[in-house]
Amino acid sequence: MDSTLACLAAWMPRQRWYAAKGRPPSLRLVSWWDLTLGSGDLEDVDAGARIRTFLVADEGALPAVLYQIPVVERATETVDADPDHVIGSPVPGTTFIDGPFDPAYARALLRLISLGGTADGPQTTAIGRPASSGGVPEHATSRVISGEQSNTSLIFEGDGAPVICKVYRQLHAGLNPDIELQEALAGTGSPHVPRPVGSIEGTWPDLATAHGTVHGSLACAQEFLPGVEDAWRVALRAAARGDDFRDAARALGTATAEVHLALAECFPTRTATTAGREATAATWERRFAIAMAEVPDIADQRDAAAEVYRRALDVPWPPLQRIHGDFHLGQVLHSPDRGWIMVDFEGEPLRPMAERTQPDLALRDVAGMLRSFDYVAGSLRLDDPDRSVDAVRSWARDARRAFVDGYAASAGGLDPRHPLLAALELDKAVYEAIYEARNRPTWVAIPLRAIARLVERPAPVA
Ligand SMILES: Nc1ncnc2c1ncn2[C@@H]1O[C@H](COP(=O)(O)OP(=O)(O)O)[C@@H](O)[C@H]1O
Ligand SMILES: O=P(O)(O)O[C@H]1O[C@H](CO)[C@@H](O[C@H]2O[C@H](CO)[C@@H](O)[C@H](O)[C@H]2O)[C@H](O)[C@H]1O
Repeated sequence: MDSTLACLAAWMPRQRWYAAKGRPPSLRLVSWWDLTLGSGDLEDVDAGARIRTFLVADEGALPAVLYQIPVVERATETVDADPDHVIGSPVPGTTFIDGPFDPAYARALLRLISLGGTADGPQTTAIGRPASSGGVPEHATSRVISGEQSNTSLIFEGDGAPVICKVYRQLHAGLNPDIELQEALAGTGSPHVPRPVGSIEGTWPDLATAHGTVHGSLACAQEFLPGVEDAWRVALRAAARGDDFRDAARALGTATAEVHLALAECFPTRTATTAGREATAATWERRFAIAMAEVPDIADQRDAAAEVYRRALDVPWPPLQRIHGDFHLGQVLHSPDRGWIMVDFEGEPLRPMAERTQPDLALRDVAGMLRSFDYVAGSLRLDDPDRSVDAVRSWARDARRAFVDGYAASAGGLDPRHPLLAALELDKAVYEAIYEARNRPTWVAIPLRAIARLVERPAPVA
């Protein structure tokens, strides 16, 4: 194998965003492009650095997964990077650094987003698209956000309002719903999303399409809300102390309903047809089958789960619309001035993008957040097995009920006993079992306990 690909293939499996945990990638180089710095941005350390973004397909996955890997290549003796951010040395004397951790890449990225322009490679173009509401800090320094992310986000701080730029690691054809939905919501004046700053789109080779190329999103930037915490941390702290979270959960339910109503205005809605309902039920069954293969313990619940899914098909379904798609407490920020603000409208990373961009059930988001309150209780129990189970369970029950109340009051008439909500909550727990088994095996007990409970007692706020 080419030494560049060998170097990337050895490094990728250690990255949080790498999808095929436990299996090394089987890489094909799809394309690349180089970013440049303007003379004003050029610093001494950048002389001789090459800022190249590789597009590589992992053909060991079915279907193949396309990854975006920005790399800064430097002469080894000049490298001053943290060893954790060094990819390797494809040829003696040259070192690859994980681009987002290198200031040269960070500066070039911000430049492309804020000033526009293009960067070219073989059959490939990356185009910067500044938003009309844009504006980036001057003399900015960057840092990479730490934590369990599917993508890699850089924060730019300097003179002016800070910006967060998310570099998509897995690429897909089409406008990323993260950009599409947040820009549309911002356009309605919604207070529940950050101000968009710009994005990068690209065209790259794709042998499977008639054109031979596809177009899609590479990165997006938005206002960074400094000093805010995500709702996961806020809720975790409240639950650990036993603080009443009902008002906060109710306000989150209201904000969620407002976002759903705005999305239903901005994008087409669709009636759920019989064929569509059956196709959705088939995805539930398929997900359960995958989960059984990866977490064999859940096989005992198969028949009871099928019954929960069947009941959901016996009742009318609301119209389908665009939704958040992977709604949990970690996707919501708490701003003391602006209330609940939602990010990451990309949908579930384990779901094919073609499904994620279709109109869907708004109740899927409600189910996701209900699961997240249960996760708060579950993670506190994992951290401290001596903690009172009753106390954390009752905290989660109150938060779930208040969230649903807040949602129903604004979205109109949600019945929390709707069998569809029960099926969607069970399906989300099954998704989580797969997700945890692949990414955080010590957490798998949380969704497993939920699955056992939800097939016995599928009542979201009982
Ligand atoms: N505009 C923002 N302001 C402040 N923090 C943000 C902003 N956007 C994202 N974050 C933080 O970054 C985390 C990861 O962002 P997210 O969009 O969920 O990335 P990923 O797709 O990698 O999961 C969020 O949970 C949040 O804590
Ligand atoms: O990376 P994403 O934010 O797109 O989402 C993925 O990772 C999440 C974990 O960080 C995962 O969420 C699960 O764990 C959360 C606590 O860390 C919990 O609040 C969620 O309810 C639970 O689903 C999410 O499912 C996954 O898609």
